[in-house]
Amino acid sequence: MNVVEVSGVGRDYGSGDRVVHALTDVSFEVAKGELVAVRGRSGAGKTTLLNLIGGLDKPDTGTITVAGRKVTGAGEAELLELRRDVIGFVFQSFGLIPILSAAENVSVPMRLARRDPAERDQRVAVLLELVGLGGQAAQRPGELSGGQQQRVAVARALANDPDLLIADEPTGQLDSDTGRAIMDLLRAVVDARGMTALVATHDAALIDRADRVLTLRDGRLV
Ligand SMILES: Nc1ncnc2c1ncn2[C@@H]1O[C@H](COP(=O)(O)OP(=O)(O)OP(=O)(O)O)[C@@H](O)[C@H]1O
Repeated sequence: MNVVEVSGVGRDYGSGDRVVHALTDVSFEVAKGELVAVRGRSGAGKTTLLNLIGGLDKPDTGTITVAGRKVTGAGEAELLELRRDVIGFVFQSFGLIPILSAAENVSVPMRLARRDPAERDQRVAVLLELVGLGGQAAQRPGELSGGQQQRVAVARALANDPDLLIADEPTGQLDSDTGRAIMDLLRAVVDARGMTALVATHDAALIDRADRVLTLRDGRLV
């Protein structure tokens, strides 16, 4: 079963002589349980591609489905639900809420999904344990290292048990050892839970741990 299907996707920014073809005729599939790296130079279109798949942006051409749901053509309410329940996001800059504890950050997607509070708290504890932060539940992002913050972000991305994990340069702000540990975590999550992941990166260690590598050059798959 394919968790991601991308067919003939194109995305331009700007118009006229200023047009930038960020993506041109991109097609590929990702099977359930695969960890796929998306590689390419700065400006090759990695972020654009992940944003389109995650329903954060709309393509000019082509179709995208995630876990059998059409992302292209989906309305705002459907996209909200997709981003909340079907896809988990991890960003380079962590994106945690500074005034919330690690546990509260992880609980946010479950609150949005109106999960039962007792079940939610139990799941937060399980997830923090999973990412190796069982002892840091009460700490705020500012009291955690970069690697620990990214672990919180991974736990948050897993909160609603998504079908697809999308990570855009998840190790970009981390030193190489810490980055490797985060990648090992992503690999373990994919292996243990049959999760599917799409990870944009320039990081060789990350690419080594992928099942497959897609390379973008000037907005095209090569
Ligand atoms: N909002 C925007 N408006 C105009 N051009 C944009 C916009 N976002 C991206 N671009 C252009 O689209 C192209 C692809 O950008 P994108 O951010 O997807 O690349 P990337 O591979 O993720 O790069 P990086 O590794 O630096 O994050 C680049 O030429 C970029 O300048």
